[in-house]
Amino acid sequence: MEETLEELFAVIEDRKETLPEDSYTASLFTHEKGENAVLEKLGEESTELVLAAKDDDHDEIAYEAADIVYHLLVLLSMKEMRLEDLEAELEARR
Ligand SMILES: N=c1c2ncn([C@@H]3O[C@H](COP(=O)(O)OP(=O)(O)OP(=O)(O)O)[C@@H](O)[C@H]3O)c2ncn1[C@@H]1O[C@H](COP(=O)(O)O)[C@@H](O)[C@H]1O
Repeated sequence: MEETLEELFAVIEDRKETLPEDSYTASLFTHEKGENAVLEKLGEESTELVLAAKDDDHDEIAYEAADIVYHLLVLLSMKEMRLEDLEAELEARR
């Protein structure tokens, strides 16, 4: 899991740097309202996750959770934060 998150974050950082035209991630970094789009997505997906949990739909829970994790990592990158910042906070709570 840790490796998957690190690899995904590295891809996001690469898209931010190289801005390929066909990249959804890059579009979030280049679009004027990219940050708002990410925040809206996080809000929508949180609601969808709640509904999936209420339905006890495990496939849908995993799908929405993955959407949230992806957009959360994009947000961290937008704010010039590192995966280690999240890790440090989680570690501090142990
Ligand atoms: N993990 C993701 C990922 N999760 C979601 N999305 C995109 O986020 C957008 C919004 O997701 P939604 O599920 O909300 O899409 P939707 O069709 O609106 O669905 P609903 O609103 O109905 O739930 C879609 O365009 C998805 O393709 C993602 N886009 C990219 N990634 C990762 O980022 C990498 C780089 O992607 P590119 O930047 O596109 O090259 C990929 O290889 C993936 O590993």
